[in-house]
Amino acid sequence: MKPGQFLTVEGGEGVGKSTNLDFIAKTLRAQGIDLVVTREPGGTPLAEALRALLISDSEDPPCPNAELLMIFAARAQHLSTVIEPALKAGRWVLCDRFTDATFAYQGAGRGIEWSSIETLENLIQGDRRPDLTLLLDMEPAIGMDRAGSRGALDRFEREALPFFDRVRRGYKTRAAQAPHRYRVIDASQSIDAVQRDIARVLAELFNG
Ligand SMILES: Nc1ncnc2c1ncn2[C@@H]1O[C@H](COP(=O)(O)OP(=O)(O)OP(=O)(O)O)[C@@H](O)[C@H]1O
Ligand SMILES: Cc1cn([C@H]2C[C@H](O)[C@@H](COP(=O)(O)O)O2)c(=O)[nH]c1=O
Repeated sequence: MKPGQFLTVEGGEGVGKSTNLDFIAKTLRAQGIDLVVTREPGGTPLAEALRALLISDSEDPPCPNAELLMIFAARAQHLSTVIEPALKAGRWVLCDRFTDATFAYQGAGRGIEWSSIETLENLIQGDRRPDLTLLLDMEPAIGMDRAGSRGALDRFEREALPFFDRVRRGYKTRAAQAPHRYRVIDASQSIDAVQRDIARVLAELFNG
């Protein structure tokens, strides 16, 4: 098995990232892989504090550029204290969202130029990019229903449907630009069918 692989799971709200992250982690660990499971924004105390500010309601919500910089501040800390040390030690990292989410949400969703996001990506990450990204893709309205049935909505989840249509298009554009790295899964299927598709992708990884 290759050492130090960096896997990310992406998609809009309520597409099943948390549900399937558990499944992926169990599948990888069953292969004897030493795995760190983490998330963005978050994954360290400082980054989790930034996450809380990002997703909660406020009288002074971050403007799009402040939001972008807070996300990259959290990412810088997460990379330097969690992700890079784990990968350098040969461990695998499975991350719930990473920079593709920034292109989708802050780029396609909020309207920030992708070239500005690329500048920050290069500054904060150097050459670090995920080795494999699973995109759970689904009509945003279904995801919003699923997210809504879970309880109170956060600051992002309360955006209107056109925002999530743009986010979905942003993700699909990213996937089309990097087909070697992305695997797109139809997240509108039953959990069993979604996990069968994910297991097929992971098998490629084990055999490849
Ligand atoms: N394939 C599926 N079919 C039906 N329901 C599902 C499916 N996958 C997940 N769910 C349910 O949808 C809800 C949202 O799933 P989950 O929390 O895993 O999504 P998420 O992508 O992590 O959401 P968010 O990004 O908003 O935190 C949960 O109640 C989960 O049980
Ligand atoms: C990494 C990242 C995340 N976001 C947004 C997207 C979500 O609404 C929240 C995180 O909550 P979830 O439990 O993972 O759904 O943060 C973003 O806008 N940009 C990003 O780069």
